[in-house]
Amino acid sequence: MAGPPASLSGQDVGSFAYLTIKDRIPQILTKVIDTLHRHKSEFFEKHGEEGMEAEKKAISLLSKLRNELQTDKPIVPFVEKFADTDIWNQYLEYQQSLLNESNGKPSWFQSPWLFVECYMYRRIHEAIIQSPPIDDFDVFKESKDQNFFESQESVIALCTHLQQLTRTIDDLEENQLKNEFFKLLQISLWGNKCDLSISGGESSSQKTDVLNSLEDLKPFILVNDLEQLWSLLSKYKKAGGTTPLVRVDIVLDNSGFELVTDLVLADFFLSSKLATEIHFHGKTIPWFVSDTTIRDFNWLIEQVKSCNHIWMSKCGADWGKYLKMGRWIYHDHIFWTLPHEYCAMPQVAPDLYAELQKAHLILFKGDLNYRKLTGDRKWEFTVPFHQALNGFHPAPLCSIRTLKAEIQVGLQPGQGEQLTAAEPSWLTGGKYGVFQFDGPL
Ligand SMILES: O=P(O)(O)OC[C@H]1O[C@](O)(CO)[C@@H](O)[C@@H]1O
Ligand SMILES: [Mn+2]
Repeated sequence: MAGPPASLSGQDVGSFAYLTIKDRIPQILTKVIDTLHRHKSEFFEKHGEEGMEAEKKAISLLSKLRNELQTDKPIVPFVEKFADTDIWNQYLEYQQSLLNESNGKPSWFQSPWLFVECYMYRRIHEAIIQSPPIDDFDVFKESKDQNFFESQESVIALCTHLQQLTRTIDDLEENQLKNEFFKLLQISLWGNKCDLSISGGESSSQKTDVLNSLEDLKPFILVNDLEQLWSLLSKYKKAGGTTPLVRVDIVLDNSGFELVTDLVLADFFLSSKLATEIHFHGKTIPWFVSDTTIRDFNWLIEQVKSCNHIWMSKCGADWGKYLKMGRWIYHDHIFWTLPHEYCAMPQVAPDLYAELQKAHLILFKGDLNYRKLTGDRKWEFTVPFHQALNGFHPAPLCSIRTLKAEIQVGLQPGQGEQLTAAEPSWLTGGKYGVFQFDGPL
């Protein structure tokens, strides 16, 4: 049998991968440098001269990185010792070995896009950890927080909806409950439009009322496996306690508004008794601009809790309690910020794979997770999702993703071609979305 297809790459001039490496990534790097500049006086107040020196050092490392990228230099190994340095450098050697026949060196435009894009964020982190005492500065924190504040009205609407729903949840008929479940899943899907890396780090908050737009957005869901999710979870609920622990894992994506939609969904899982335990998975380092770290997760819950709005603060208080009681559990693992596709998880991170195997359902949020699930490869649009997962089946899983990269599988024959003819940017504009399920029911 033929192996999986080639990786998306900057080699394909004019592709989204190419344009990302050429334009979007340097733009993000420039923004990071600017952010450090703007915090100069803060570093001085906190650390004196040493803080100023550290800022200079980080900026010079980042400027060097931008130059390497823009002149398509070879990818160089990491030097600073960190938890994942050896794995990263081994992966770099592996990429080198793939090129050995042609005697080339992996470079920015010649290597797989997934690899170089992850590498760029890891190099930003290296520049920061090499610059103590500002080595725990999150260069993206400001924009993540801004995204949350700018979405305030939508957050209030969502929290109010959730609180009204949970007050009467036990009286709902099965069909009504299913309807509400589907609504919150769709909100979590469209919440994924708001990532900050696709917009080159520019603000991309939620300003419209998603709750009232769900019907209008339905035609843009290209694969809709929501029924499978319902069958799977309602089966446990109907069995009435024969499966006393029902665990749902959410592999988080972006902080800000998207994280609120995920927490609202996670709250609903518990209140509806469709699940008894929610496990969140976040990033250990700042990643793809807007991804959630433990600091973002705690910060956001604290913000929701201390807000001057009765239903919003009630949500925050409930979420704090879930965490205290262990009904919500937050995990992070270095694997999520490695460049590997997920089918490599059993070898690279067997502990994480074993953890995911305990779930009854795993939700993977966002575009980058989709790229890693499918290996970021040039699959035909009609290839089944199961096949593109390439052996990654820890538990029943579902990708909840708006399309922001030139990859999509599991479509009907002709569907992709029709979309291409009607709307050339359908794969990358974040306008379309999928709920794509894999696993036994
Ligand atoms: O936050 P998400 O949905 O994973 O998206 C991150 C985005 O960054 C990109 O890699 C572009 O830089 C897109 O391919 C991807 O959609
Ligand atoms: Mn993201």
